[in-house]
Amino acid sequence: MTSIQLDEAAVRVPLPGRGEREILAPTTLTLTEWRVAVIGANGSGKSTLARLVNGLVRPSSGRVLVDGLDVARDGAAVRRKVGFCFTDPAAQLVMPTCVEDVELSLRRTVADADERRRRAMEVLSAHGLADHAHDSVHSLSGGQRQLLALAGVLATDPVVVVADEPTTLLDRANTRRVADRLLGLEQQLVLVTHDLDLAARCDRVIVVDAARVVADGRPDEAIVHYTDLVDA
Ligand SMILES: Nc1ncnc2c1ncn2[C@@H]1O[C@H](COP(=O)(O)OP(=O)(O)OP(=O)(O)O)[C@@H](O)[C@H]1O
Repeated sequence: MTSIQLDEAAVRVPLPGRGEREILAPTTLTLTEWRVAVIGANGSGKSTLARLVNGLVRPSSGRVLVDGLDVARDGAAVRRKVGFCFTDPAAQLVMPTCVEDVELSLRRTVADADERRRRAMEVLSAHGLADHAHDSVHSLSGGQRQLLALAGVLATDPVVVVADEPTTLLDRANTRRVADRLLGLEQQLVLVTHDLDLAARCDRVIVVDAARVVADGRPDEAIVHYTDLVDA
């Protein structure tokens, strides 16, 4: 597995006229597990933590390293290694048709247009979306759209996939499809989720509360910590 290292990484944002607010306290973690879940209340700092891993958010202090690459210094190289899947697939599906969207993901790695089309069709087939290749992305169901977004991310061959609440907008059946796909990936997964059943299927669970990691370890123990926190 890849090594994701946070070394006293903290994120602060300016508060107009009132100094700064810490949205992630200095955090030190080494993630080498296959599937790591990040859970916690709304606004606790989960997305901030996840976004640090691919450089969407820069640490205000401290460092974030992916396989030894510093996210602040080697951002482009890190983003080639770390794919990011958003809650709302609309944030990343920008082309008119499904096949064109996957081709867009491949534009940097596959120069030849015919080869790019062939590879994009392969990717769609692997995700059960070949029949929709020439359909508008808007004609897909929510679950299919999320799978297409994930297909686009995987087409770039990342070694880590960070998924930020990828099942939040989905019904039960689609949640299961997308979750099975994500949890079955060979890549290392960092999964931000409110779904404790999904967290329980991961190898390690990190609980974030009020901008701090407050529990970290085996899923059963960390989830109990979180539910105790909510019930307190
Ligand atoms: N760029 C920013 N500027 C100001 N505040 C921010 C910024 N990004 C995040 N925040 C604030 O930091 C806090 C943590 O945000 P974050 O998105 O990490 O929470 P979260 O745990 O992922 O929440 P949710 O479960 O609701 O998605 C929130 O209060 C949010 O409003």
